[in-house]
Amino acid sequence: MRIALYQPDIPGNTGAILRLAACLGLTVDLIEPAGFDLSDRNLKRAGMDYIERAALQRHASWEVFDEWRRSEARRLVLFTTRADAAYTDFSYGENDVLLFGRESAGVPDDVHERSDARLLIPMKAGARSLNLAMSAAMAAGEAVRQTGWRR
Ligand SMILES: C[S@@+](CC[C@H](N)C(=O)[O-])C[C@H]1O[C@@H](n2cnc3c(N)ncnc32)[C@H](O)[C@@H]1O
Repeated sequence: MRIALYQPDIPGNTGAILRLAACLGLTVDLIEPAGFDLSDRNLKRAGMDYIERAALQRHASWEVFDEWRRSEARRLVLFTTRADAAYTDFSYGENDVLLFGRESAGVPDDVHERSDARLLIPMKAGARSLNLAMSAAMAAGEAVRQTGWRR
């Protein structure tokens, strides 16, 4: 199970997700370009020493990432406010990559279409979206609950 971030903008969110992944035993795929450098102090502040413990794989572009995950036969599960299917109704697998869009714009249409599944974290009517790190925590929590906690 992996968490992929599509061109994230806000270093504090990526730091919090690296900490989450280190605690849950997940790998993070960072799809570049990101809107910050990995040495950013806000990323380090949010991720703390967990950043050194986190398994991080960087991909130079969406195309490079998508080719890699296809070569590994990994299912791509996109979290998006443009989906209808609730994330709690989905059956997760060990090989899945949970993909999250950038804070400012989500993912482009072609990434949306090339994903194997598109899932929504249901919200109250009128709410636009959750914070990226919050949505990653909710999604990873459900996926790990189904596939088993790693201790
Ligand atoms: C701040 S949101 C992006 C908002 C962006 N303006 C948009 O329209 O997609 C950042 C990412 O968090 C995830 N996300 C946030 N709320 C979500 C929800 N309710 N259901 C599924 N994913 C969500 C998605 O991956 C989204 O691309």
